[in-house]
Amino acid sequence: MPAKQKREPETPDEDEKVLDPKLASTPDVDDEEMSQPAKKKKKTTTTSSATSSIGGKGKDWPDVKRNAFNPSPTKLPEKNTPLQQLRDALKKHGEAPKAEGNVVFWMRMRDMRIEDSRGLERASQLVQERKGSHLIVLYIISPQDYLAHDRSPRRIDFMLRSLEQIQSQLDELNIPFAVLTHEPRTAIPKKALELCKEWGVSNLIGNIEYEVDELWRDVQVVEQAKSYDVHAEFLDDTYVVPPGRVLTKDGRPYSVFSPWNRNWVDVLSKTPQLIESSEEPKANDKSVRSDSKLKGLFGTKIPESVKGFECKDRSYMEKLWPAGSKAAQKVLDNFVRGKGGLPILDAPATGEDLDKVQAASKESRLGRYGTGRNLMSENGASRLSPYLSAGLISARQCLRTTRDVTKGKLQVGRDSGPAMWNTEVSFRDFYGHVLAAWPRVCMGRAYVTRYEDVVWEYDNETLDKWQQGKTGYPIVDASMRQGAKQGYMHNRGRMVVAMFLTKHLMHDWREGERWFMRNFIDGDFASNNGGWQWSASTGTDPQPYFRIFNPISQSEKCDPQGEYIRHWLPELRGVKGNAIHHPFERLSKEEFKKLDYPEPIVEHKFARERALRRFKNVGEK
Ligand SMILES: Cc1cc2nc3c(=O)[nH]c(=O)nc-3n(C[C@H](O)[C@H](O)[C@H](O)COP(=O)(O)OP(=O)(O)OC[C@H]3O[C@@H](n4cnc5c(N)ncnc54)[C@H](O)[C@@H]3O)c2cc1C
Repeated sequence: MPAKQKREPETPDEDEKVLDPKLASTPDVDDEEMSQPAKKKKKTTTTSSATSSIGGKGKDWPDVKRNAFNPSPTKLPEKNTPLQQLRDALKKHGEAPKAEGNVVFWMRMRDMRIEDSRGLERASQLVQERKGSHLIVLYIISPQDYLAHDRSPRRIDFMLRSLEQIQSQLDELNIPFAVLTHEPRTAIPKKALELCKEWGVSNLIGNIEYEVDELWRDVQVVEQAKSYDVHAEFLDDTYVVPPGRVLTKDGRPYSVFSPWNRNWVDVLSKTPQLIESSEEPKANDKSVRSDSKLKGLFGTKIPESVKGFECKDRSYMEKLWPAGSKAAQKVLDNFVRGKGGLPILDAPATGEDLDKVQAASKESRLGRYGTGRNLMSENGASRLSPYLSAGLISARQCLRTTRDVTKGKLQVGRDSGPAMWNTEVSFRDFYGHVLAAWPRVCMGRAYVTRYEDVVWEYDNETLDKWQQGKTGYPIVDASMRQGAKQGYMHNRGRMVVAMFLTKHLMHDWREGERWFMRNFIDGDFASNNGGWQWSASTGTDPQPYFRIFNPISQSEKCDPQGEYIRHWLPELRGVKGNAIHHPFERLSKEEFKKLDYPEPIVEHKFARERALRRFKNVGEK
């Protein structure tokens, strides 16, 4: 695909949020269709996230058995979703009997905090109601799950760093923190229940994880609990409004964001307690430290790394993304009260040196969010995603904070910085709802089933160039290099590179989804999958396939001075003016040759036409 030397007219961008009315009104795919077994020719996967069964890379990563938890691997669980199965199992299990005994809170990698956790609050309350009962917090490190779900070493390292902080917080409260590594992952339900038995525990409580494998794991815990004399309980915590609560009038899940968001606001206004905080756990009686069964759980050694997930740039990550809930709170305060319009390119997320201004005022980062969030070199976005993904802070806490600085009213919409930011936070909820309602998206499948047969390119050369940030399109390359270096990418960059991979290079969106998960510190299955399927036009409420970002005009809009590009692409630092956005076209041949920078690997017009053709005539080249 040689790039043409001749200058082609650049296709103007269209507003990426404008919906194609036809697509927006497409009814959700018929339930019948969803319960059919996967078509034979699909190269798809059976558990969370894309896997090495798709083309391209991944051979360096050992494989694990991916359908380990799936009770019927040939069927998509769309009619009776895994979340519904868990809710049914919990219902059958019944209310917690009045019992004595200790209580375990099972913390997972999405709720790593002691503040404002629904499950931890409930566990602590049970202990308070009893005499001589102690609270124990359990954390199981599961390397096989990390492999199956393409967790990045940075995400695992962030988890380990956070565990250390949680341990010292719990220690102050005399709460033992049992951290252990366990394999195989399918034996985790049994292990957790055996530990309960060993520790004299009558109640096991956790917050729900909404990915398919995790839901099925918890179904097993609930089903086996009685035989260990344990009562198991799993609560909604991760999302502000629990998945399944925002439904159409006829009780169906929404697949389009705007009406979903209106209803989400409605649910919140009718049930304001959903946003309120949970109580922090109360301290255990000191006697726990001499309890023969529990004393050994204090001071568990938190491993420095997990085999296969060693983080090579740990010290840089520590600087950029300090772990722990206190750091998360600082990141949030800094966003709400910090001065906006400043460069953020290498600054730590906590940005301690930032001048403070009046919270949510026009000069603040939050107040300027409407414009600042699209300027890639600016501190316009919060950088809270690693903290929200690991649950070091709750989404409720984010919304409460903005509500409190906007006269106690939760603003949503596009009219102010806080309103826009709250709406973005609700996007996180939306993708959680999508995941729970259509678990096929968690099994490597497209939401829009008719796009499963789009013909993708499986070409390692262009995939490598995209991964390395060497496509010859500066905004794509700068974004990819930011992702590689920081384990994080600006939202605009994510959309640009995702659309470039799927539309310009016609690579399967699952390749990109996997690359992000394996490299980013904020990898979150629902948001990542939602973002990729949106960009590839295969998801709920997708970018219609005929709206293809032009990387040059995106670059001019979102990095007008080229500061972001010059920062991430040192080889282009000497390029002046607007040539920075497209040096191959805008510099003379001689000037371009002097740069150590590649020619565009694909020509925009050719790529656009190919993508339109392939999406229009699904199944044809
Ligand atoms: C292809 C693609 C992949 C993505 N992968 C991830 C991912 O793995 N993890 C992740 O947290 N986000 C992901 N996003 C969403 C979004 O890009 C990031 O949440 C955002 O860039 C994080 O920066 P921030 O915290 O400064 O965001 P802010 O703009 O400050 O937003 C605040 C919070 O709102 C939520 N949020 C904002 N935008 C979105 C969105 N579009 N979808 C869902 N939640 C949103 C996030 O929790 C974010 O931290 C992805 C988006 C795309 C297009």
